[in-house]
Amino acid sequence: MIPAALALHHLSKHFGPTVAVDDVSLNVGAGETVALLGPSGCGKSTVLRCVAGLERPDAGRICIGGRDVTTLPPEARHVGLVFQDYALFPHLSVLGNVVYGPRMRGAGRAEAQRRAREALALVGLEPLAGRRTTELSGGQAQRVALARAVATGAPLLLLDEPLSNLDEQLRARLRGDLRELFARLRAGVLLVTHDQREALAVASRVAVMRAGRLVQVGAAQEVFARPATAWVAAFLGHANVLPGPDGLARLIPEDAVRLGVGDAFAVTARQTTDTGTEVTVAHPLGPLTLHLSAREAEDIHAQTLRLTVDPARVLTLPDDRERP
Ligand SMILES: Nc1ncnc2c1ncn2[C@@H]1O[C@H](COP(=O)(O)OP(=O)(O)OP(=O)(O)O)[C@@H](O)[C@H]1O
Repeated sequence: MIPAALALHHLSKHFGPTVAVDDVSLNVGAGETVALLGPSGCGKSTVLRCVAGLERPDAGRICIGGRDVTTLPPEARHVGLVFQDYALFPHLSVLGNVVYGPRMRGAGRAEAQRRAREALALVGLEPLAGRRTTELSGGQAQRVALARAVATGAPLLLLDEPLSNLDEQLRARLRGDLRELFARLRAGVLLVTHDQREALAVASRVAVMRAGRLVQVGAAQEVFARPATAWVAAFLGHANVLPGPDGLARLIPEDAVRLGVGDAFAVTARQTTDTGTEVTVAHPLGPLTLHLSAREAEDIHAQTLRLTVDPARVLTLPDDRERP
């Protein structure tokens, strides 16, 4: 059996009174991409830094490619790292930057060159091999950093918010590129992000983290379709997570709402957005926020909108959100 690219067993880490990571266990399979997803300050980067060996955990074990690395220094762990700022060397060419990865791992000059060219081809940057990294666009620099990590041949790649310095258009494009690239790698990938769309677009599994703990781990689409709690649902961007009695909440996915049939409800708020119109409708389940296309918005008559909610699609979830 191929060992997991990464296995975390009961990892914990505190800084003074702050519990940054609290009993986290997680596996990343060889060839699998897992997104560690959570709001700012929940402990994602600390997990990554512990895996990279930049932080020493208080408790727990870290295995990379089946080898216990918990007490090893960073350079002995064999992970490929891509951080937010890419940390490329400005005085070296694109190729020089990528060659540096395998050279650091002890590869000979010729072997390092071969692996670097292979990695550059993989990210589609071979034509720019001779260019200086100061002459690259943000997206190109990001791909060089990835190629450098890939060229090390590490069984595990760690990416910390790899798209966060790029503009929204470029991010959207690169999400698709990253997914394709990762699918071609044998390495496992652990991707840290606070961006739900990035996690859903790039990763096959997501691990949702809140205040140091993993609160849900599962297939990306599954976690989105069936969040375990109201907090997870709201964090993943579901607009309608309505508080109910007995500490429960109702999640009404937008596609559970059918427009143009059923009773008419009062539209209490209406706002134009870049994709259409956002409305709030007074519904017996609670105020429903809906995103309407221009065409759908034409169905608003006398400030009312006809709609039905498919009861079979409504999920009842424990409401673990903080009360305002
Ligand atoms: N070196 C440190 N010293 C003290 N506290 C720290 C240190 N590093 C992190 N923390 C604290 O640990 C908690 C988790 O931080 P961490 O950077 O892991 O979160 P994160 O989820 O990666 O956040 P972000 O998305 O903003 O980068 C935070 O409360 C943070 O303030």
